[in-house]
Amino acid sequence: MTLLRLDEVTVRFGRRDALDAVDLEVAEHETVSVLGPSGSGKSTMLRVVAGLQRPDTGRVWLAGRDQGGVPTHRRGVGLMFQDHQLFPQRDVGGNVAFGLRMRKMGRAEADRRVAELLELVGLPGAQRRPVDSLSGGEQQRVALARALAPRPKLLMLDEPLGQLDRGLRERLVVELRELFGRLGTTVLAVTHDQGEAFALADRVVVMENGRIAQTGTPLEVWQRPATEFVARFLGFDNVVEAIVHGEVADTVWGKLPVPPGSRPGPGRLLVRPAGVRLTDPEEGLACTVVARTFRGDHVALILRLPDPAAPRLEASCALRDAPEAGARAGVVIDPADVVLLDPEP
Ligand SMILES: Nc1ncnc2c1ncn2[C@@H]1O[C@H](COP(=O)(O)OP(=O)(O)OP(=O)(O)O)[C@@H](O)[C@H]1O
Repeated sequence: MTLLRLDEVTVRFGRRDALDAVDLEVAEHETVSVLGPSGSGKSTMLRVVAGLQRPDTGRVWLAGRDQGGVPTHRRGVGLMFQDHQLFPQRDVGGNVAFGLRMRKMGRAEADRRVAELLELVGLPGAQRRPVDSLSGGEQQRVALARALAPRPKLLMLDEPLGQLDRGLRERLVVELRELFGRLGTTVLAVTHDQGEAFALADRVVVMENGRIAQTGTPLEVWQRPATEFVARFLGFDNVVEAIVHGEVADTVWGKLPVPPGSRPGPGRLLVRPAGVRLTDPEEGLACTVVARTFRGDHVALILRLPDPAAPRLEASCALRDAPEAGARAGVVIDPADVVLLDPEP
């Protein structure tokens, strides 16, 4: 069942469309991550759904009801923002109970709910701790418990882990995903960090200038970025001009295979770095390694081709196989990692 629906939602600031006729559906129990560069309209989307921003045109539906004119506190949405804005003068319990008091829940029931939520976010018994005695990660959990306490239909997170260091973020993302799965929460999360978005979501939405550039499962978007914008946003820079005929494309990197049924004629191709395989210098496309960057579980190589007009190629290589900078190598491209990109709208 669809819980949230945006129908051609447009928000204009002056002459700029922060959101431009956006359509989106989020199913019950689904976690959707909205991803995109700064200024692409992510926060505006959340604000419109929360009722903090009126759309100029279009409609927002929650659980089948048009939200036009419905104020924020009656929408049944939970919000957790980047600067998690805990009340410093209240203790942890007071913070988590905040939304419950607003809803006039009785003290005993509220206490029970607070205890249950603190348990859930991994801070059992922390009710009386002052919030300024908590670490960043603990404060984040309190903010999450506070947002979840009124059992919102939809939980919205805006850069929920933005301030935290990488290791903690990676751990919390796993915990959040597990928690949302267990609670069956429907989540719309905004982040500019693709790792976080992909790890958290059942589905990702990539925004570009107030429009949805692509939506799909993390795997679909990662394996098949729809456009050059999405590909580059995900950090894929092996993009090249191509002329497609049948199942091959002519490029300055040689003839590359494209999937059957590909649009013939001029276009642009992405070659995912994982599909750039190194072989003997005598085989495949001759190239020289110009740079080599250690990336933890692999090495990123930048390869130069003899043709000075040809864009450099990035290859992703296992640590033990990575040649030194200056080495000569041959390159073979795996058809499974070649993507014919849609023209930019
Ligand atoms: N209140 C406002 N008044 C004028 N312009 C605004 C306002 N809020 C947002 N904008 C503009 O709308 C566009 C989209 O902003 P938005 O905050 O939604 O982007 P974002 O993708 O969330 O960016 P970030 O990742 O930097 O938070 C931007 O160009 C922004 O400058």
